[in-house]
Amino acid sequence: MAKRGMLIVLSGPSGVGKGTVRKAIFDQGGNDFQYSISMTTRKPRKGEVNGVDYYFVSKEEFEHNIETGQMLEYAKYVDNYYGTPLKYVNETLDKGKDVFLEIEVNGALQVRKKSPDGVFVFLTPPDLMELKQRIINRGTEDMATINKRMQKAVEEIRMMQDYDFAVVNDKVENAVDSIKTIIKSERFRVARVFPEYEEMLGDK
Ligand SMILES: Nc1nc2c(ncn2[C@@H]2O[C@H](COP(=O)(O)OP(=O)(O)O)[C@@H](O)[C@H]2O)c(=O)[nH]1
Ligand SMILES: Nc1ncnc2c1ncn2[C@@H]1O[C@H](COP(=O)(O)OP(=O)(O)O)[C@@H](O)[C@H]1O
Repeated sequence: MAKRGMLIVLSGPSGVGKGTVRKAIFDQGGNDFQYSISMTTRKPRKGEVNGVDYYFVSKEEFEHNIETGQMLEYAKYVDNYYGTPLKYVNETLDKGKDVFLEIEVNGALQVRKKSPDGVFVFLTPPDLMELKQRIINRGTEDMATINKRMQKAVEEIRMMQDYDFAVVNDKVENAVDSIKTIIKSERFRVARVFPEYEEMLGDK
């Protein structure tokens, strides 16, 4: 049986560039990890596609998924539920493939408890003014929501120390390179991919 895959968890405040960096990593190709599409009760933004960006569901459907044990983790974030469907993650890890989650900090803590072997990366802005400017420039939220997200950002940045790695998203290419390097290195550490290591250490 293939070795179980590794979980890669990316968190960071709203507007820091998680989606942009994640898409750039996947667009470059050549990654042997898969993106886990989250479920949310948030309304789709212009251009977002159901089943690509998120599974957009009602509050009732989300709560049904929680009650029937179908979520790996979930959290409420500024008035909406967000969570990771368990089935896809388990099936992909069982095939020996790594899985990439882009989730907020409370969900990441739940995953950490269940899968301490995962690699936890926090994407941080160069500074808070730049963060606010990025959310404003994106133009997807009204000012009241932006302010709530900025408050959340302060709580989230406080939790950065619970992560294994912090990456500053100054330039997208730099953040992409750093995250890819971290994944490569962690995969090596966890899997000990040299055959002679396996022989020496046994299958533990
Ligand atoms: N716990 C958890 N958080 C998620 C999940 N999917 C997305 N999020 C987080 O929910 C927050 C809000 O996401 P979204 O409304 O798309 O805003 P954005 O991050 O500003 O693009 C972000 O911190 C996401 O990383 C998930 O499956 N579980
Ligand atoms: N390194 C960067 N420098 C400048 N702008 C960025 C950078 N990364 C992302 N952005 C922009 O900031 C906004 C928020 O990015 P997004 O990927 O939607 O963030 P998140 O998914 O973390 O909420 C978008 O308009 C995006 O184009």
